[in-house]
Amino acid sequence: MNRKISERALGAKNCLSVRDLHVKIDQLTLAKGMSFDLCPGEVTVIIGPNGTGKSTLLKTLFGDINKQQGEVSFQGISLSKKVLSKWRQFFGYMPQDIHLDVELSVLEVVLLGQLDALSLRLDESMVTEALNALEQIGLLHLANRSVNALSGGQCQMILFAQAMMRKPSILMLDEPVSALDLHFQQVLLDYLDRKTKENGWVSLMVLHDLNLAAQYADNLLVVKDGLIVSSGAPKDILTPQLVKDVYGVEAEVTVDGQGVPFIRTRRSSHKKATEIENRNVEKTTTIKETGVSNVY
Ligand SMILES: Nc1ncnc2c1ncn2[C@@H]1O[C@H](COP(=O)(O)OP(=O)(O)OP(=O)(O)O)[C@@H](O)[C@H]1O
Repeated sequence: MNRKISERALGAKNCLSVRDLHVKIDQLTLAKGMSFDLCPGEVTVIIGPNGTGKSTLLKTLFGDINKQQGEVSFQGISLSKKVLSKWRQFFGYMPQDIHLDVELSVLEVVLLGQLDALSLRLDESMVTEALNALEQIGLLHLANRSVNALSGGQCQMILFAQAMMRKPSILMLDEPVSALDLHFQQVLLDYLDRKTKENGWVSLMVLHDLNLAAQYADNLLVVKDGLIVSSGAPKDILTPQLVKDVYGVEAEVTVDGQGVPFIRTRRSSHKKATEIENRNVEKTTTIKETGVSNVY
């Protein structure tokens, strides 16, 4: 585990703490002793290969999947000792790939983020708050539209607004920008970063785009084969070797003027072409050296 994270977390009682977490689904072991701390006011991004257990980790923290062993706690309160519905009140959680197939308007779906506080009479201030949230992410014009009629990216933004409405202590987003264009990726991630810092949220999200992760993460958790194989600030841990070890991909990493790493992968077709070229050079050399004309 990265020393900076563990040292900072030692004195921080208000963190989301995970110790020696083991998770198994059927015969598949998806966490083999994970330990980390996520602190208020910081955005942590989980990266790692497909099928490696990133979503499972989020579901376990939310209490959707039972851990086999280990301890999950927030502000010193243990998940194991808390009634699940109460535990979940800490969270705003946006799972991966939710399809909104309900006869509700956009405004109603955003208001559902406040389900715990809703009563039969709708509080005017809540409506104003929901409309403000939509305005801040540039989607106020959709407020009265049926969610059934939204595009995939619009749905993703609306569910993000819903998670915000919960005013969570812990915000968990599973691939929140997978359906978003460049503009809305920036809107969502800028908003998330700002609100995390303003409100002292513990924010945790899964991203596949390493450059977005490098730009927006205060800390990265790199997950592979059920283990946190690396963690820390992007500039400290995002190296060509890490990209190769985790994804099996050759990449160049440069750092911009603000210290943000930029990852550029090499096209595998280029790599293959180079390999073929090198092999041809070797063959030609062998032919020349041996005088054999049919060496392949
Ligand atoms: N309910 C389940 N029953 C059986 N296997 C499951 C279940 N949930 C997840 N898995 C398996 O656990 C593994 C990890 O899944 P998970 O969705 O956590 O991976 P991930 O890292 O989030 O993947 P991706 O990046 O592709 O979204 C996968 O092999 C998946 O098939």
